[in-house]
Amino acid sequence: MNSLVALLDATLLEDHIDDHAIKIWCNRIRSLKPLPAAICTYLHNIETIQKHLSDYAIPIATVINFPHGLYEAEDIQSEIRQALSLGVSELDIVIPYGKWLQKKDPLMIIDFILQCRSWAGDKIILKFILETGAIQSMEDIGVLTELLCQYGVHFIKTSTGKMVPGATDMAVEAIAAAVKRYYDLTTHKVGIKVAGGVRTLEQANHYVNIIREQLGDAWIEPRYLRLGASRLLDEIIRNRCGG
Ligand SMILES: O=C[C@H](O)COP(=O)(O)O
Repeated sequence: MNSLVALLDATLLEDHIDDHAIKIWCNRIRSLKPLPAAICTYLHNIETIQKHLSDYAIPIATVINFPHGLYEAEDIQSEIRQALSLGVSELDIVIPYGKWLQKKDPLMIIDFILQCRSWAGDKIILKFILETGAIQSMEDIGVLTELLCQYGVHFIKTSTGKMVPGATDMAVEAIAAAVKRYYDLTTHKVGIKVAGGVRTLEQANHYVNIIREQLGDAWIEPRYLRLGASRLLDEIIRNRCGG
């Protein structure tokens, strides 16, 4: 189970949560050994979390263009600028998947990636969220994954967790297959973040096994595999306490 915690992007994306609840959540994070790979939360929670976890060197990720991928460029640029000013280490950016589904224009996605990379700079980890529950077709997921790989993203992330379905076997297999094709062509490894509806250790291990089968043990580490989950933490703590 410790290996799962090391892959965890512990997620706090509840829409209404007060500082006291955030403090309690942070205490639960502090109890984990090892610590999770990162914390993923909204911009407006970051300073509170930094206050309660100031003595812990846990990378903080925030969500951008979230959850619907509909923001205008200036709003996305403003969110990224704010994240950088807060010292965020990772950005989970929703691609404009609705716009892509209308015309399936690769140039629009390429332009979006390059714009986000220019605003974020090269010191921050970029994860791009496909929202596979909306994209649905295995072929389209593969096309988008290969585009993102070609334009220098660090992780491909399945879902926002705000749509049903979130992560699915089909989506994870399609992403992993495209990442493998890119690796075979370039020897460059791109990370995968499985998120959305991952509630149990069994589900988490199942997705890790899919990645391991498709890409090998070299991917089973936080630099190349993350599990984004908001309620897996409960299961981890319950199992650790023998609950
Ligand atoms: O990683 C981000 C997702 O929101 C996590 O989804 P979840 O809340 O279904 O665990």
